[in-house]
Amino acid sequence: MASRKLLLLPGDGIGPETMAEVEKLVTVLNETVSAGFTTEKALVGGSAYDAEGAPISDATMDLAMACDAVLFGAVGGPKWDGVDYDKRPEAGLLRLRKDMELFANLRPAICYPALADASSLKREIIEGLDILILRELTGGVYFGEPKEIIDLGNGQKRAIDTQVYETYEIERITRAAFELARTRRGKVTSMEKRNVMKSGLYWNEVVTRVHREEFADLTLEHELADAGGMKLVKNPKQFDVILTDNLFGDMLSDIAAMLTGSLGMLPSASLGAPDQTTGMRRALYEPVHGSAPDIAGKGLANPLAMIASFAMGLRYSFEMITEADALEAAIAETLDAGIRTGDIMAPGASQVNTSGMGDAVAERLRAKLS
Ligand SMILES: NC(=O)c1ccc[n+]([C@@H]2O[C@H](COP(=O)([O-])OP(=O)(O)OC[C@H]3O[C@@H](n4cnc5c(N)ncnc54)[C@H](O)[C@@H]3O)[C@@H](O)[C@H]2O)c1
Ligand SMILES: CC(C)[C@H](C(=O)O)[C@@H](O)C(=O)O
Ligand SMILES: [Mg+2]
Repeated sequence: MASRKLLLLPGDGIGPETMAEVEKLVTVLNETVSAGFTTEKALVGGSAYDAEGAPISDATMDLAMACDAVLFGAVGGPKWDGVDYDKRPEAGLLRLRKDMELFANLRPAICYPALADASSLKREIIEGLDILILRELTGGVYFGEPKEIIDLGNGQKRAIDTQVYETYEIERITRAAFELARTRRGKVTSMEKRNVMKSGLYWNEVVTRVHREEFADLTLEHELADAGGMKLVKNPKQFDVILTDNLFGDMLSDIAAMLTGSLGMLPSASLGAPDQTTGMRRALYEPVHGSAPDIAGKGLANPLAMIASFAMGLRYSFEMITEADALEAAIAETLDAGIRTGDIMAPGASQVNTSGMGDAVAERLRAKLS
């Protein structure tokens, strides 16, 4: 039997609630197809800060480096608003991304047929939507130095963040975008702000060159990121793969979430480069949404983004394609059956809590794999 090591980092707020639903699916996979998953759990974010004094401990980082895939819930919340900047919950997630070198963040936005009326946009705009935002995740303004607030001594301060991209960082994310586009509809739209940012100008230059030299059979388009955001809402189906930097990717993916009906629906995969000898790549799977402090502890969280993130893990880390397809079909069938959490509730549907949604998916997955 295969042995597959998962590190579960539930985190804060609704993170533990949504992770509990994934644990049910791990059990289903072990029982039906002898998947051989073993799980270990550790703290991250505010809960790690409270118990261990840091948003992620070195010991947890070691576990993350040693496992086959990390499943991450969410971190943050008002409880930790006052903690030192370096120890804020979000710093735990950023350390995982940086130290594991997870430069490619895949954020697919799919409109399930049953949810075509859950979006704030008209049905015809989002029906059949299937786009992929590829966000560069280990560079840009998130990590550039200097990053500081300087006291100018005259009652004024200067706050600085630095947007930095080097050639290799743009080249590798561009290659990832075209490789993904090749398995889809063959089009990449790169979004930056070349009209005001040197990094945007250089991003555009490198993407154009990599396309010309290595992927000339595929289509490349460029958009300024602000206009791209507008087009994402106006006519999202014109896109296939959207290639963008760390900050624009963060914003564009939250916008894309509303095309699918709810932030509670958007999964993501964060991938590193394949190891030269084993071919395995470091990977972390997490929903796009945060810890949702406003609904935490009430059983109101939609676990489907976390569950769909696990499905991406089956696909990208474990090559369990049949099982990934089955899990995604189980999600679609659950929605088709009118089972909804509050965020995607519709007239005539039946509302369930977080656990009820997880049970409904687990039951359908078990039926498919048994
Ligand atoms: N990956 C992460 O851990 C991550 C991502 C984004 C934000 N955050 C952190 O989360 C905290 C809260 O941030 P925020 O409020 O801006 O964003 P959020 O994503 O937590 O919530 C935004 C809104 O969407 C709703 N929502 C989010 N996920 C949902 C789900 N699964 N089901 C139903 N409704 C859901 C929330 O109730 C809220 O109204 C902050 O500390 C932020 O830094 C963490
Ligand atoms: C929590 C935060 C650090 C994170 C980000 O800004 O990348 C989140 O918003 C995301 O989209 O994953
Ligand atoms: Mg975000």
